[in-house]
Amino acid sequence: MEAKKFNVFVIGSGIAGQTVATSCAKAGLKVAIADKRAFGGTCANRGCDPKKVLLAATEALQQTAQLKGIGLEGKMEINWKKLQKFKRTFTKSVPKATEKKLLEAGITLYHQSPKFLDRNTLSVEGKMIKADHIVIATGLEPVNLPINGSKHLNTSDDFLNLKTLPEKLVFIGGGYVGMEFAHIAARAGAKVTVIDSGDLPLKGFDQDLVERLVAYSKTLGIEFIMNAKASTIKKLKKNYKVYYKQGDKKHHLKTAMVFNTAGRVPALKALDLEKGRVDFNANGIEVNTFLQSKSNDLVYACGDVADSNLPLTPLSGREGYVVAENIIRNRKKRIDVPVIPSAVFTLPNLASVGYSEEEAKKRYKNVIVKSGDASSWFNAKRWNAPVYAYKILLNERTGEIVGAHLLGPDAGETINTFALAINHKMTEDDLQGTIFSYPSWVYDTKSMV
Ligand SMILES: Cc1cc2nc3c(=O)[nH]c(=O)nc-3n(C[C@H](O)[C@H](O)[C@H](O)COP(=O)(O)OP(=O)(O)OC[C@H]3O[C@@H](n4cnc5c(N)ncnc54)[C@H](O)[C@@H]3O)c2cc1C
Ligand SMILES: NC(=O)c1ccc[n+]([C@@H]2O[C@H](COP(=O)([O-])OP(=O)(O)OC[C@H]3O[C@@H](n4cnc5c(N)ncnc54)[C@H](O)[C@@H]3O)[C@@H](O)[C@H]2O)c1
Repeated sequence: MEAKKFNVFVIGSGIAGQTVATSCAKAGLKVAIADKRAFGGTCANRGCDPKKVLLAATEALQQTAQLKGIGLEGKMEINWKKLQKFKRTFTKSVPKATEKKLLEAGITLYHQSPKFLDRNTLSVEGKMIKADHIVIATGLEPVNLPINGSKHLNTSDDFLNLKTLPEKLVFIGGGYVGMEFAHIAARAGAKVTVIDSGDLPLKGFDQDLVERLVAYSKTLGIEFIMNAKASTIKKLKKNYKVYYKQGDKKHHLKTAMVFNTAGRVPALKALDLEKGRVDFNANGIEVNTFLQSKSNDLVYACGDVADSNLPLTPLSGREGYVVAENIIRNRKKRIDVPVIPSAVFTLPNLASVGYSEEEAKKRYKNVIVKSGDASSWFNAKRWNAPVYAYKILLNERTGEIVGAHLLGPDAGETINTFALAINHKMTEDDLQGTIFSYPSWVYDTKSMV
């Protein structure tokens, strides 16, 4: 069989893959892209964007509840069916619109998982393909939870597409996905349980703030079963029984649905990477600072599937751009990542940028920790917001802000001010010297430092 030839073959049509494909096509290269699912990737189809649409209704509900009796009257509730219909107005058009954009850029599309045959040869849709460069941008997929009855587990995709919200749900794993969904489901009226193997959920975040978030989440009716691992899921007539182990003790609970939110792993299984001599580890494809495979220099990897950075949308886009630059301009651009803000969109948001307290204390001789409860500050009071707290870390020698951790309304927005401050090595004085609009959440950053 004669091979079809491309300059660049991209696997995966999320933000990373699309960025590489369109940039290379614009530069005049012959490009193809393959996806085994609907085009457009996780964020737009079944991740950040649909989640935030569902979240908007719960945000409005939360604010209404906070002001009830002090200026607002009446009852508001979530109509899950209508909310899902609204969400679909965002997601439905994504695959077609993505394909149209790629086709208009002159890119050839494939709708199957390719497999490596050798270092730069793939097979897809029964064709053999040779490419000067192959780019792997396949993202992450839910981890396989090796428990009895795992076939009864649902994924984040299933949650985001629930036609009706069951009365009771269990999330196995209290990370980003488990916690965000727990908050959405609890506010929409479900009884939620989070089972997690750690002492606290949201491991990477400031644990003092996580403790406050957990305490508040309990007031929403969310139950936390910590230091526990699910072992078996049994189907009953209508419901499911989830058996879990906490220490030496076995327990069980009854629920209508169980979700696997125990983490996501690189989507690599289908690619036959060994034949392509592409090395990988548990965090993804092993890449150098050019995002080139360490073991096969014809291959690049970017986005969540590369072992380079945190799996977040803005980074995936940045990495796609770097890979395109390296293909177009022959390996000139190293990945250079500024500090990365990240937010858990629970209500209140938990957001973080820069060093944790522990990391800062390891890195600098003297660290000033400014932390406190801000629920009595004007902004929180005017919304009657129940939780507002912060922890800001400063390098005492230079006065530079080196870490910021926020828990409160709109913390996912406010954290960006700290990202800017840390990236530009701003000090406490620099922040105090900046004029921000008043009254605003960002104005509060002055009081925090
Ligand atoms: C529920 C949820 C909520 C999230 N919320 C946020 C958020 O609020 N903010 C944020 O920054 N990030 C969030 N993320 C993470 C974000 O979605 C990812 O970081 C981002 O989508 C990664 O982009 P990517 O292009 O690397 O991969 P993806 O968007 O995952 O795209 C990879 C593509 O590759 C395809 N693919 C996989 N295997 C193959 C194969 N063998 N052959 C062909 N195609 C294949 C997939 O179908 C997919 O379309 C969320 C993730 C989830 C699951
Ligand atoms: N707002 C956002 O930016 C956002 C939202 C969703 C996802 N994401 C991205 O997606 C990635 C994956 O998120 P995630 O929530 O799926 O994973 P995660 O790694 O954040 O959390 C997984 C949780 O599951 C627990 N766990 C693991 N195995 C378990 C077991 N056997 N039993 C019980 N608990 C177990 C862990 O202790 C952890 O708390 C994140 O790292 C993030 O980068 C980002």
